[in-house]
Amino acid sequence: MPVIIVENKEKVIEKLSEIIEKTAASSISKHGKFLVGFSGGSLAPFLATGLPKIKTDFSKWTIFFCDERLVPVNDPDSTFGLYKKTLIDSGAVPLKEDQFVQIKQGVSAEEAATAYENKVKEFFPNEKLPVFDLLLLGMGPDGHTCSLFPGHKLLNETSRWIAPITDSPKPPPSRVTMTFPVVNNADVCAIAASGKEKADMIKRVLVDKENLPAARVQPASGNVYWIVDKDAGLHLNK
Ligand SMILES: O=C1O[C@H](COP(=O)(O)O)[C@@H](O)[C@H](O)[C@H]1O
Repeated sequence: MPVIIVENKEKVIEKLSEIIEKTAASSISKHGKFLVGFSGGSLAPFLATGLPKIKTDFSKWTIFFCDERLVPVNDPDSTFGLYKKTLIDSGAVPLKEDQFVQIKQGVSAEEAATAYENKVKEFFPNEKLPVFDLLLLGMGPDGHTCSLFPGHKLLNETSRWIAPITDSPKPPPSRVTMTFPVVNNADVCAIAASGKEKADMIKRVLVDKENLPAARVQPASGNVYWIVDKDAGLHLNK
């Protein structure tokens, strides 16, 4: 599992952008499209800074959400809302709203998850599991990734691609999330983390190998890249 330690947050963004550029190019040359999953949280500003600098054919991109909070798009907690503002409305990259596979809002978490799963299935007809080209993941200070939280029963979900959650320990409580079978069927996963508040958890995941959600990101036949800055990687051997 490649762990890339760089000087600071700016270099995390550069490295992450390089991986995105390379993976997009190989996916587009392999099957003419790039099917990528975005997370929210600290990843959103990384992408707002990094994506405008990469060389790619954005018209070939379809963007999914690794997880999404069930709040209106104009709510500051909406992950799509963040990307809409920083990438689309700002004109930072030539991406259009309909290139984002959006999550239905104003319905129950169950209904939103089912509707989202059905949309994902349209891109992967007849597949037992989807194979995303790249999933861009984050890791919360408690070791969660997507909306898969430590100790939560969703960690053991094996039949659904997308699951609802109504008791997220991190607000807002209602969300939808990709499940581990989907995450671990991706071609490439990348987890970017910056800042000393992540250092202890990075150690627990990468050194102590505790069975935390972020440690379970292990694509069966793909790669997972960890990109961390010196502060987040404080306890890693250089
Ligand atoms: O709630 C969430 O948190 C994780 C981690 O966020 P971060 O700000 O600590 O990087 C994020 O990956 C996920 O998409 C989001 O819904």
